[in-house]
Amino acid sequence: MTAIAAVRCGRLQLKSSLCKLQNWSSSSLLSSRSFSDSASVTTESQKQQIQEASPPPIRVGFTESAGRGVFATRSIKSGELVHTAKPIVSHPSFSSLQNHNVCYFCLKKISSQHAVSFCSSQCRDQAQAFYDIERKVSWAAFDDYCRNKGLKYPHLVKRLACMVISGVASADCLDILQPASLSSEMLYEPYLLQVNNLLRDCFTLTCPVLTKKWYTNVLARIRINAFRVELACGSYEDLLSSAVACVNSEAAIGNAVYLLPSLYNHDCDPNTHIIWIENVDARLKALRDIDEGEELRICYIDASMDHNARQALLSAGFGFQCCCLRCLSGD
Ligand SMILES: C[S@@+](CC[C@H](N)C(=O)[O-])C[C@H]1O[C@@H](n2cnc3c(N)ncnc32)[C@H](O)[C@@H]1O
Repeated sequence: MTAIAAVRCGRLQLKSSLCKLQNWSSSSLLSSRSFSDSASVTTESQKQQIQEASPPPIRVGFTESAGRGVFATRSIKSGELVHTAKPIVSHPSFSSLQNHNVCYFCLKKISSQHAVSFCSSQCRDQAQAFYDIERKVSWAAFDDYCRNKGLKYPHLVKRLACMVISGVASADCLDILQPASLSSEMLYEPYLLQVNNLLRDCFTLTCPVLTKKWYTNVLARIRINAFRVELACGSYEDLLSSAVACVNSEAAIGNAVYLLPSLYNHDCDPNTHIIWIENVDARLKALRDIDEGEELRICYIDASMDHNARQALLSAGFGFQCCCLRCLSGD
C-alpha cells in the first residue's frame, strides 16, 4: 500500500491521531525541546529552561505525494536542534548483547560482564515491568533462530510484546505509523511463520491480543519505521552518514521505533538529520536554514550511494520511487 493509500484508508483514525500529535504538551513520547545554539545562550541550565518552555517549531501535515510529513512552523537555523524524541520501543543489537557493552534499556555505552545490564537505577526501574515478563520465558530458541538468520526486527516485536503484557505499552501503540505492504509471499516467508510460532510458543502465559495478526501488523510498521541506532561518537556535525534508517550495520548499537521521527519523509539531499549522542534518545537537527512552511526531510539511506543504488534501496525497502530534486537532476 502506498503512503497515499494508507492515508486514504485510515482517514478518520489518522485525523484523530494527528490531533494528538499536534498537542505536543500532552504527548509523553515527545520532549518539547527546541533551541538555538546561539552565543546569547550561555549556560546549560538556560538552554534547559528554553528547551522546556518552547514547543518544537514543527507541525505534522499532509504532503502532495508522500503522505504525512513534518513542516516548519517558523524559520529554523542551520544546526538548530529541532526536537528530541524518546523511542516507543527499542532493543540492543546482537553484537551489543554479545559484547555486553550497552544498557539494556537506553542503549548507553557501558562495560559489563552480562548481556543484560543497566546503566543506572532509573533505566533498571523503567525496564523492570517488561523485563520481569521477559525473564519468565526461555528465549534460547527464538534468539538462536533470529541470530542465525540475521533478523533484528523480531527482537523489537519481542520487547513490544513484553511491554504490552506488562501493561507499559498498549497493543495498538504503533497503529498510527504507516505500515509497509507485506506481500503474500513475504507473509508466508518461512522465517516469518517460524518467528511467529517461536514468539507464540514463548508466551505460553499468553496475552490474548498477541495474535498472528498483531505480530504481522507490528512487523509491517517496524519494517519501514525502525531506525538503526548508531552513536555519533561525540561529534555533533558532519553526521550525514548517521542519518540512515533500516539498513544493516555492525556498527549499530540497536534498533528503535519513534513516533514523530517516523513521520519525516525522505530526501536524498535532506535538510534535517537524526542523530544519537549518548543513548537511544534521538535528536533531530537542521542541516541547513529551513524556511517557515518548508517540509523537514531526513535521508533514510546512505546518501553517498549513486542514483540507481539509492532508487533500488528505497523502492525495495520503503516502497517508493524517490522524486527529490537530487534524484530528478540524475545525481
Ligand atoms: C517513515 S514513513 C514517513 C511518513 C509517512 N509519509 C507517513 O504518512 O506516515 C516512510 C513512508 O513515507 C513515504 N515517503 C517517504 N519519503 C518519500 C518520498 N521522498 N517520496 C515518496 N514517498 C515517500 C513512503 O510511503 C515511505 O514508505
